[in-house]
Amino acid sequence: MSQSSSALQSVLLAGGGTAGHISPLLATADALRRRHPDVRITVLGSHGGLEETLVPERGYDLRLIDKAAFPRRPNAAAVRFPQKFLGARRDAAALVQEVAADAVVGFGGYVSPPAFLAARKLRVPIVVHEGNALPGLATKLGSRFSPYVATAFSVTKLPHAQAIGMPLRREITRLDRDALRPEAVERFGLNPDLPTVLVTGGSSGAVRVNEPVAASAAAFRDAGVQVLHVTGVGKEVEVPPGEPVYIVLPYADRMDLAYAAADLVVTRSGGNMVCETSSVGLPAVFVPLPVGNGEQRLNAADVVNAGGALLVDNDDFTPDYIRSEVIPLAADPERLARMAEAARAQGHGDADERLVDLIEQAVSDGVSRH
Ligand SMILES: CC(=O)N[C@H]1[C@@H](OP(=O)(O)OP(=O)(O)OC[C@H]2O[C@@H](n3ccc(=O)[nH]c3=O)[C@H](O)[C@@H]2O)O[C@H](CO)[C@@H](O)[C@@H]1O
Repeated sequence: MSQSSSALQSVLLAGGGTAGHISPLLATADALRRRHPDVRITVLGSHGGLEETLVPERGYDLRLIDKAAFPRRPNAAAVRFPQKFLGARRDAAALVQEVAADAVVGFGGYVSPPAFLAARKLRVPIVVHEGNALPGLATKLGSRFSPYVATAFSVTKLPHAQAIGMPLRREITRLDRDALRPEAVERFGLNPDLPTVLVTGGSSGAVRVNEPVAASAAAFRDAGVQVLHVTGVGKEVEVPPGEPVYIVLPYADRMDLAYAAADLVVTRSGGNMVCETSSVGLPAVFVPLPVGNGEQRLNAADVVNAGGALLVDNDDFTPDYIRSEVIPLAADPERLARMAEAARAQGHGDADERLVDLIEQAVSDGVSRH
């Protein structure tokens, strides 16, 4: 089967999990919709993931299948896995046929392996995007079936990988921080004349990041630095009132405004946080999540090596570190400006468009290239 890109009529996007896992999928859906206004876009997710709310909110059709998590140790769930996985593959194949998908694009997570296997069986072109420096099982599988493999980071080792960056939402890639700053300062109740540190643990927050920052409130105030602390829902911190302000928010619906207000970001190094701070040209202090396969440390490696960010281990992220490294940096506009420039040079604002290019190429080549 060979089609031209103008014949793109239906695309199935597979992925899900946290907000960070769904974000590149939604940015890709938006870019597909801009270029092909009539294309049918269907998102395949699994029950219990944040896709259940985030995908319909953005106006895309969502289909859910049961999670079939690959067993990492022999237990009762491992015994049930083959049956669950076969069921997921059958459901994914039925959906690929129902929507007559021209391509299946997988972003990782539980739903991508059944979607990749269904597409392979039905001879539908597969496109893979890996948003972490170390690839997960799903994208490793997908890259065995397809030459159309894109990654957010240049260090990622997958067959056929092309580093295109992370598809980011347009509010981020088109963000003019200077223009939006007055609105951001007013919205969060900040002082327009003081440096601002934005603190976030990623989409779910991180207690281990929150606690030492909250414990350093007095040191921030003494240095004339204000803090916009996005803690994660249910992870709010108590900070006594005082000047300069220390704003505590459970969640930022408008990260574009939060970035516009900030001069420095302290955050976990999830794939999106790294790519977003680079894209908007903000220096960062990354505190990688020390679990999983260590991907968060590697996610930050390029921008840290380029001089756009600092990296500190979870165990070393203490009030002492904040007093000796973070606060002096936040109060040093020249150093922040140099780091901001180095960070911006690492950003890829067009990854959404480049992934759509790759989807078009896969559809136009057909499965004969697989
Ligand atoms: C614990 C966990 O599983 N972490 C993973 C998860 O992180 P997580 O879901 O935290 O995702 P990221 O750190 O990559 O990105 C966070 C996303 O949430 C947005 N945001 C954040 C806070 C807020 O208040 N409002 C808001 O909108 C940010 O703009 C960004 O788009 O997915 C990442 C991308 O695959 C992985 O690298 C992380 O290892």
